[in-house]
Amino acid sequence: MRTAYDVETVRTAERALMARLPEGALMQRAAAGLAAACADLLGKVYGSRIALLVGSGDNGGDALYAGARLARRGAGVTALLLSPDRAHASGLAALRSAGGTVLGAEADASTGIVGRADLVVDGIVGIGGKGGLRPRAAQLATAAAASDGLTVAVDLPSGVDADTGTVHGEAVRADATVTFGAYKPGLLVDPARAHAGALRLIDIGLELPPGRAELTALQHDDVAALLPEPAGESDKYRRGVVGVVAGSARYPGAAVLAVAGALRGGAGAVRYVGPAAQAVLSRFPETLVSAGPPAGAGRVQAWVIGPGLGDDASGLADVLSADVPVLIDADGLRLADAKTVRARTAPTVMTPHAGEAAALLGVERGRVEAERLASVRELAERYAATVLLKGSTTLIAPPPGDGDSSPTRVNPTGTPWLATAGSGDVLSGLTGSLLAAGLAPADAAATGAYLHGLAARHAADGAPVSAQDVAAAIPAVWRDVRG
Ligand SMILES: NC(=O)C1=CN([C@@H]2O[C@H](COP(=O)(O)OP(=O)(O)OC[C@H]3O[C@@H](n4cnc5c(N)ncnc54)[C@H](OP(=O)(O)O)[C@@H]3O)[C@@H](O)[C@H]2O)[C@@H](O)CC1
Ligand SMILES: Nc1ncnc2c1ncn2[C@@H]1O[C@H](COP(=O)(O)OP(=O)(O)O)[C@@H](O)[C@H]1O
Ligand SMILES: [K+]
Repeated sequence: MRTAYDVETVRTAERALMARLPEGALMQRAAAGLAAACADLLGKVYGSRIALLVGSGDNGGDALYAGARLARRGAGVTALLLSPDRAHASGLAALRSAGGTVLGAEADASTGIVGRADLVVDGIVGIGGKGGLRPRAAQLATAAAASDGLTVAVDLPSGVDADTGTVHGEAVRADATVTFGAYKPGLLVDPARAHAGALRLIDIGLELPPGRAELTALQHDDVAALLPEPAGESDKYRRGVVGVVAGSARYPGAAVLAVAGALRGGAGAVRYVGPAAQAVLSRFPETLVSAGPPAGAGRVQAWVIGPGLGDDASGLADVLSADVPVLIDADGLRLADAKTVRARTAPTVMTPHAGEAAALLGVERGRVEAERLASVRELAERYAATVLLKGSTTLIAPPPGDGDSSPTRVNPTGTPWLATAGSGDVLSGLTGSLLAAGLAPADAAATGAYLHGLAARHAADGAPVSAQDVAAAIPAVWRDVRG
């Protein structure tokens, strides 16, 4: 499990550790890790040109000490100070005595040092940053973006919000971020995540209480432990039956794709209810189709409702009144009424993309994309449901009161190739199937997103994929995860 902590929790752990260590020890650990990461990226330190962008806080101090270490190994290191009179004094002294050069930030305009550097180290601000970068700092971020060299962010790319992943205006775009003690939510959530590049976590000895994690990301082992597995005494009903209410005369394909996902999600059988039975059966003869309303379809352990429904709300009341987990996607999100969803006793999972989430919240789509974490939590609270917000970062928020052990999850798999019509239908079927197989709502959503993202990577392998390809790749990645 990868965990991220908010700034307040990191600061508390930092204070506790600092009280037990000699002064400056933590910064030395951070700088040693940073210098080693820079050396790895450069390949050859001796003779390389390094520009340090140095703010007036400890983030700048880390950059200065790391710069001193690299200068001692033969790099040509120049520090550009944003506030020369407030820069970290002992860091500056260390850099100078290692042979580094120190200039004011304005010197970049005349010297072009940042543009010519092999490596730019962004020590402008870290977890002490507030709001958008100030103008001079923003100029350095722009210069770094135009540089031929690599950019490494110290702790966080300067200009991104550590706790929320929002980005106000100009922010550094790093090829890699070397972060200390713990991941911060902003490193895992877009739009900030896109600024961070490859992540490297340096252990500086901080002790962080697992129960205080702000965000978690399942890894292979965690997902492997959650995957349903039939036992000797299993039969198709004991494995769970998932019911799919999807498709319309206009969108029969959505039904086929949701069933395609459901058939690969571990349930023992898939029931289909809706007007696209012919299309579903001709592609998947193993589906149990039913002509009447959901209530007459026979028992299921979970329902999926919504993909391609259009305006047909006729099955919704049956599904929402069923005492089994329900996943609501696509058109179902628009048709379901918040009060009815809130009143449900069995779990509800909702899977909007940013546009659908924006419509539910009554805000612009851009706001959801800029504030994903706040948006998904707000929806989970409003609907008292587990909400999976899709997009470049997929987030899963549990309903309020779901226990402290259940922070928001961020999905670590996926690829932009997934942005293809119908791939969301596959995800809803897959996740519904995992619900029917008995996974808890947040586990089903996180496992569904994980397998779906991995299947897309596997199927794409650098080329376009269709939603069907994603569904077809699920068994292969399931095997991979099981190891
Ligand atoms: N946690 C840990 O365990 C460890 C933490 N360590 C390191 O300490 C870092 C935190 O250091 P920190 O607290 O000194 O704050 P930091 O990020 O340097 O920023 C403050 C400075 O930025 C400025 N500033 C603020 N906003 C700005 C803006 N928008 N645009 C421009 N400037 C802005 C602000 O200016 P002021 O408001 O004072 O005028 C102030 O000068 C942390 O990220 C990590 O690298 C490691 O060394 C060891 C272990
Ligand atoms: N930029 C992106 N990067 C990674 N994944 C994306 C991106 N955009 C969309 N996705 C993923 O693609 C899928 C699209 O689902 P959705 O928007 O519901 O499409 P549809 O309704 O056509 O099925 C979701 O799993 C979503 O997380
Ligand atoms: K930084």
